[in-house]
Amino acid sequence: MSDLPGIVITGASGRMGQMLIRTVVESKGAKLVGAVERTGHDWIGQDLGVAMGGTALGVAVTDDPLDAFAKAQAVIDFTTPDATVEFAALAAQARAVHVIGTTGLEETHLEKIRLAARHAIVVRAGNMSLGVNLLVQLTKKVAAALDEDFDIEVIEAHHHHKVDAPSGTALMLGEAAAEGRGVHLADVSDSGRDGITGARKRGDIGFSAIRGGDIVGEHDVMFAGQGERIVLRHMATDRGIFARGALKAALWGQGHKPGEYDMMDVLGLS
Ligand SMILES: NC(=O)C1=CN([C@@H]2O[C@H](COP(=O)(O)OP(=O)(O)OC[C@H]3O[C@@H](n4cnc5c(N)ncnc54)[C@H](OP(=O)(O)O)[C@@H]3O)[C@@H](O)[C@H]2O)C=CC1
Ligand SMILES: O=C(O)C1=N[C@H](C(=O)O)C[C@H](O)C1
Repeated sequence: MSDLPGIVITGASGRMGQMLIRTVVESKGAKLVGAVERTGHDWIGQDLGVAMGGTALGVAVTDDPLDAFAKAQAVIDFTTPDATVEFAALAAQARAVHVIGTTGLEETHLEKIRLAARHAIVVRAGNMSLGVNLLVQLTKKVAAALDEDFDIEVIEAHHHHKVDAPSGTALMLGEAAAEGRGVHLADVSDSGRDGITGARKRGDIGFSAIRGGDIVGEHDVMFAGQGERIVLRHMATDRGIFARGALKAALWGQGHKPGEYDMMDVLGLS
């Protein structure tokens, strides 16, 4: 038991944080050794299990990430872009695998994560589920098979708490479609339609975001042609799929060389 890889969960009180804690605690292949929340959070200093409304887990919630990471083999991080950048530097210092599920990362954040990955194993994906990573591959194949007579639209739906759009998954799907077509997403992305937009530009890849209720995460990739449409769809109904993927990534990362990896590497889909 004590030889199992030790995992720290950041953003412990969050929707994904709590799901990750349950997943690690129930796992036979890893042990929970730390839980991090931001300074000032009312869980700090409490036993994690008690804070979650259950029985004690013997792990106190801390706001000292470096101290927690130093005792761990992996850090699983589904928080915010700024927090993730801070954790990337600290995980690299502690030589712990950093699994990043956080979305909404901009180029400035990605640059700092790249720097950390010179010294540490970083596994990052906008979606850690097997189903979505398969959908990414399918999207690339279908986009490569069809020409610009088929308009590509990525439509995503999420719960009303979500703060970023398009979702990380939608961007993965858009990148896959662009790659399949042999173009750069940045050159063809259309994500802000409102008002008199003019007609759709041939070759664009469009994004639409729905926010409502408790939708876990739904993604369609539509290829709309004349007289026919192909729609590839993934529907998440349980956050456990992301948590299980993240734990798999944390275990996969043990023993790999420093660098940036994604779920395609972990799942052997690349
Ligand atoms: N890649 C994937 O498969 C998936 C990715 N996600 C992504 O994961 C992220 C989190 O989602 P979700 O769990 O729904 O969001 P939540 O807002 O529920 O959770 C985020 C948690 O991070 C905490 N946090 C923020 N800043 C810090 C900090 N500096 N130190 C420690 N903790 C901090 C927040 O605390 P507080 O609320 O007190 O600020 C909160 O508890 C999002 O970017 C989301 O898109 C989600 C699902 C799947
Ligand atoms: O915020 C969420 O909830 C989710 N975020 C990820 C994303 O941005 O794609 C993954 C999943 O769809 C849930």
